[in-house]
Amino acid sequence: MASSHTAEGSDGGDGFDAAKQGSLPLDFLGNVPSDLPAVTVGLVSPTVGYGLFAARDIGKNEFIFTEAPLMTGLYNEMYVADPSLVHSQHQAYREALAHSRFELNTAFPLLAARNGFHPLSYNEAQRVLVTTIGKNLIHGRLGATTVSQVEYESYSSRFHVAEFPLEEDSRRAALDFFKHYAFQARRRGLLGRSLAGGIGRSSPLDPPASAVAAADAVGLTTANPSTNEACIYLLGSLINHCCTPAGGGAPDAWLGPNCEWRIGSSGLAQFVPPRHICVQARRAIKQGEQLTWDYGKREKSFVCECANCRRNLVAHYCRVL
Ligand SMILES: C[S@@+](CC[C@H](N)C(=O)[O-])C[C@H]1O[C@@H](n2cnc3c(N)ncnc32)[C@H](O)[C@@H]1O
Repeated sequence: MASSHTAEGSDGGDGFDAAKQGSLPLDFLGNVPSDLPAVTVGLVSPTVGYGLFAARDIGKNEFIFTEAPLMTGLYNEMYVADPSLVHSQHQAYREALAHSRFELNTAFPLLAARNGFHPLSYNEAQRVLVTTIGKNLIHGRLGATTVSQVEYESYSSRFHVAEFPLEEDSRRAALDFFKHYAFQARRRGLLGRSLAGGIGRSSPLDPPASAVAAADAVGLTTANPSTNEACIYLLGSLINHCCTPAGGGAPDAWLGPNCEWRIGSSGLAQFVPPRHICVQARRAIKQGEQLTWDYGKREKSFVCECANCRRNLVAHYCRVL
């Protein structure tokens, strides 16, 4: 989703002062998540993979959770065109492996397989899904996972494990992964502040120095305005897409996306500094319902299985029969 979920930088135009790191806008505070677990990880289907589900009834406009990124790389569309430029995401991935191997390999089994990691056993994965996959939550809490052993094993065994991946294959896997799972934050001074003075990483959420050096080596950081930061979230990056129904309609009644990423008064997707992402309910969500949002216009590399597409498919067959 790096080509995709583009959010404004945290200091971008909604009246929210990025300098007050850790503070939250008033409309967030009015809807701050309750202490009850808000989300749970489940498996939607073998083709869709994981998704997030409401662990309890959630009110309209409620801020469901805010989460810090697991890893931050840099992203530029040029990476896709020229494989020799692809290093930054791989560096970010390698650093994240050093501190979050179990979470990474459980949440993102395809990436793990392409890097030669065999799936965790169900018991190991269950432990991660219950205890540590929510470790970057700032607000909101994780409920018990609904992933059963049968579901987990049929999903995780789908991926071919590369026995001896070459460095090049591993880099390509990291790029593909960032493309589909990352949220891009426009740099808007964030990088400028931490990198311009050559002081390297100013916060654990910055892209690691190795990722920046890799991008710098090919001229894609400070000099290039179309290079963005790309953040991966353990939970936020597991939310699936749902199409917005044609003609819109009242969000309360529709099958369309029930969430959006937003903060502040502008209604635009925004990051809460530093690079935290915040998910808000756009209508009341019932316990057990899957959380979804609209990925927007970006190229989708999957056959959509959202509620709207499934309904249209059924309607199509009903007309044909
Ligand atoms: C950001 S990830 C979401 C988490 C993903 N389900 C997983 O388990 O890794 C995006 C990927 O999820 C799948 N996906 C998301 N929404 C989907 C939808 N409506 N229909 C089918 N697949 C979907 C696609 O494979 C897509 O590339």
